Amino acid sequence: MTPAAHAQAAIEVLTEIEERRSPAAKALKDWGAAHRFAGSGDRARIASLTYDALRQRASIAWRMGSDAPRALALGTLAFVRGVTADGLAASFSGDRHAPAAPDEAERAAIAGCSLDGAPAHVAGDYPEWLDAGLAEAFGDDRAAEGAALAQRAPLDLRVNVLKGDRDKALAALAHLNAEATPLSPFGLRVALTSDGRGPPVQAEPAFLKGLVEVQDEGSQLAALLAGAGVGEQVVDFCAGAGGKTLALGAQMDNRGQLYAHDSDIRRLAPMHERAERAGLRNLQIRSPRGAKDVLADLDERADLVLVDAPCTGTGTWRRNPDAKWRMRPGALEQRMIEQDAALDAAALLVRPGGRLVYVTCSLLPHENGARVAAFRERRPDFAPRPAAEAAAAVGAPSLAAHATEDGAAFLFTPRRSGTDGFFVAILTRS
Ligand SMILES: C[S@@+](CC[C@H](N)C(=O)[O-])C[C@H]1O[C@@H](n2cnc3c(N)ncnc32)[C@H](O)[C@@H]1O
Repeated sequence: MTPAAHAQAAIEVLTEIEERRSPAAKALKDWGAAHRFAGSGDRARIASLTYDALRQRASIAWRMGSDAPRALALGTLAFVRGVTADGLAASFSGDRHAPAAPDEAERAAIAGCSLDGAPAHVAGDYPEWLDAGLAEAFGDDRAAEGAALAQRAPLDLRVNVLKGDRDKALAALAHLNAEATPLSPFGLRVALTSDGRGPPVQAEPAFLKGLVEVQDEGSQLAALLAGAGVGEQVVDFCAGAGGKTLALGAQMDNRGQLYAHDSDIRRLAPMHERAERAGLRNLQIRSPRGAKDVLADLDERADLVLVDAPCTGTGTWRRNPDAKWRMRPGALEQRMIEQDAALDAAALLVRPGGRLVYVTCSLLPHENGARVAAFRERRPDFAPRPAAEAAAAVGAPSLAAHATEDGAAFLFTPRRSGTDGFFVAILTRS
């Protein structure tokens, strides 16, 4: 397929997303099933163009004066990929699968290309109903924070120190131009292709042998700040597929006991194979078993309990731009209820003097500081550990630069730290 045919396909996929409210992944899959001639490389390019359009949907629509799928696709090529109107006209001619060349109005919009006067939710590419929450978090910087969340995400890896150090991993992945990430001592960043696709790292020997795992640098920092100690009793209460569990296990050097739990057994399933590959030997996976309390024996026994809470995922919009336009206020309210429930249940496991670490990948104060404050009303025996102290305790004092204004937690964002958005609060039980 030609680039013009990719553009036409992206217009068709965006039409499906806009008109039928199909999730982007489903619309792309359906398009592929209906166009069997498209190879995997073509489908990847169409997906990349579609996701680029969704990331900056509001600002592209503003600049183009239209949110029609064709305007979004042309605007993406112009504003995200830097193709000129003449370039588009040349590319779109002579291919029967190509969109029509840009007309006069489209050419003018591409040449004008200004966001002057755009409201924050347009310049920052987020839903208008979230403006108040993001204003509370970032004030006048909310458009800039939103714009950083509307860029492509890098491909980050975590070096598994149970299998080797960062230099060994850098050497193993030199052909991918891997570089050390700036904040995580275990992080590597792999270059993307010009249209935003990453190399197939999961096929690399370094990955297959467990030397590296795919994990955003922000997620690595959240696990690092949890500060799992060698020989400790550690519970990953909302472990999911184990992204942070594996990082905690590496910190513990396979000594002490690590328990992974999640209320959804399906989410835990991939962890068995991932832990095996990582060489993790001190892990017990405590899967839910109906009404039975599978963590009852750990009541008040854990040195550290990590609650990587279910959340709206606003901090991961770079990777999942479809989610930001599909999110509804009811979902935020539901997540807040779940966050309170997870914190209350997890707190029962913390021994006196132990730590409860609350993490979300959201930037909304309702899911972050407000949940910690509400929890402390119910459990006054938990107090926040100052961020500067927590950063120093894990040997990363410079992370104190990412403390929240009150110094009681951390907030990472694509604009401030170049990572996905993460909130981390460390609470100590008296
Ligand atoms: C953000 S995800 C976890 C991601 C995972 N820790 C990682 O790093 O890959 C949140 C998880 O919390 C789980 N969850 C929600 N409520 C829970 C509860 N009350 N108890 C335990 N797990 C819960 C969800 O099933 C979901 O897998």
